[in-house]
Amino acid sequence: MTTRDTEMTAWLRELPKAELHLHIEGTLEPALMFALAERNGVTLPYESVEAVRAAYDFDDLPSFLTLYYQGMGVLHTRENFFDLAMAYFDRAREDGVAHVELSFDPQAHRVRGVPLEAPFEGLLAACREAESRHGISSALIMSFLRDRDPAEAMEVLEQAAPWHASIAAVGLDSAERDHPPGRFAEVFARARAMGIPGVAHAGEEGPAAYIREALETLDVCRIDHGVRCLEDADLVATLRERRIPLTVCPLSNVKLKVTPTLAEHPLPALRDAGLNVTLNSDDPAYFGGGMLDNHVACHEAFGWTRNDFLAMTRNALEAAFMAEERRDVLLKRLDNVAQDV
Ligand SMILES: Nc1ncnc2[nH]cnc12
Ligand SMILES: [Zn+2]
Repeated sequence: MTTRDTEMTAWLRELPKAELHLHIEGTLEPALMFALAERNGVTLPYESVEAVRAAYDFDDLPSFLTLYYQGMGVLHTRENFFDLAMAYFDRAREDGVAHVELSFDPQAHRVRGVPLEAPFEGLLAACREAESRHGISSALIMSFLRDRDPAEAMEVLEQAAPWHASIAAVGLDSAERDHPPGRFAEVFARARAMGIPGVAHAGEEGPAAYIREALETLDVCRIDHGVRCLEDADLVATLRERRIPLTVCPLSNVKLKVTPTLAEHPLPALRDAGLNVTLNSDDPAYFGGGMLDNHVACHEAFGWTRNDFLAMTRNALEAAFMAEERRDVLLKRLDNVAQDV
């Protein structure tokens, strides 16, 4: 790494970044996985932290999801969710993250007999602690699993009534191929009627048509990933005209073989097409890097300058579910950083 690159890393750390696409269960580091397994009497199919890391060699999204759902099996209590989120917030603070939107998958816990109260109360307590300990603001996105029955998602939405005021948005994730978003139209409409907006993973492994379908049938305000939109010029025009934010996750896309290498990632093409791109980490414990690593990797792969990162950070702050006063504060911080460029 050259001196200039080290300087760039330090500068990227100072950027008041907003992480809009983060699965909190995907921040579970192997060491904490082992500690929680012991605490909860869960047997893991690994001998050591090194063995866990060695298993993180994925062929595609489904092969990752198998380990992701297995790993989160150590999470049982609200304290476990609190510990998980605080460990993430401590790392996010080191990366200079100012605002985080945490997605979580209540169905994946409910099927294991973990009540909704555990993730909701544990994560909300961690969000409050992150604000007071680190000055990091946050929001909660309750995601539905697209490879399960939409009726179950509807049931979870209704059961989450005690926490509706604490949910910034509902999301849609898990295995994308052959699981079109339209099946969840009623669930998203019900959430919208309660004043809860929607976001959805689309165009990660699935076709561009799923992105259009998510916009048209779920009326989502952001697309998670969306990288395959480039296969449909009309869709690109729609995304550009509506300034729909794409929460892109570069290191995730390489790890899950959405793209062979970062150098071949469509990120530069997405930006050249005038799209509203933001940078995010997705599942940092599994994909080898948090927000700062993703930014540094993009600097190295694409030669992006400070102005490029300022523009994408602005996109994220403008797309975030945050109070307007908080947005004003962070945009002002961004302007201060920009003045020195
Ligand atoms: N990258 C990803 N795509 C779809 N579902 C997920 N759940 C956690 N990470 C995911
Ligand atoms: Zn994701």
